[in-house]
Amino acid sequence: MIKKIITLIKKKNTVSNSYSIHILHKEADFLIKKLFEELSELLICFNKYNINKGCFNRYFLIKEICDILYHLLLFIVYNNFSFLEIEKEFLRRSSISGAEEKIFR
Ligand SMILES: N=c1c2ncn([C@@H]3O[C@H](COP(=O)(O)OP(=O)(O)OP(=O)(O)O)[C@@H](O)[C@H]3O)c2ncn1[C@@H]1O[C@H](COP(=O)(O)O)[C@@H](O)[C@H]1O
Repeated sequence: MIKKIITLIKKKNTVSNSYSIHILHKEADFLIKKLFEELSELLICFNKYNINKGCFNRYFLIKEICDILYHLLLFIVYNNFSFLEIEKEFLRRSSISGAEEKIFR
């Protein structure tokens, strides 16, 4: 699905009524600021629907998570990375534990 959304975003052009195009035409650092904004929304949502407060609503959180992932995908497209490059890095990491990988950073 992630690969599919990247392809969908890449196919969009200026004539389409596209939110992705609208965002991709902003300043270079706009997407990073947008990601901070989306992360803050997740934090607010998490605090509001915190399981300990007894009103945990998984769906609200899922929607916030999707907003973050979507804007991260826009960042990937904006910077001309391919899905394959990201996948390759994850594949490399999958062969070693995170703790082990941390030593080599
Ligand atoms: N998955 C998404 C997706 N998730 C979130 N969003 C957009 O991101 C917005 C969420 O951001 P905010 O919470 O900041 O909402 P906002 O305050 O209205 O946004 P701003 O005006 O502040 O930028 C939503 O209102 C959607 O417009 C998405 N827009 C598009 N996609 C995917 O991208 C494809 C292409 O979409 P378009 O580029 O719009 O054609 C779609 O078919 C979907 O698959």
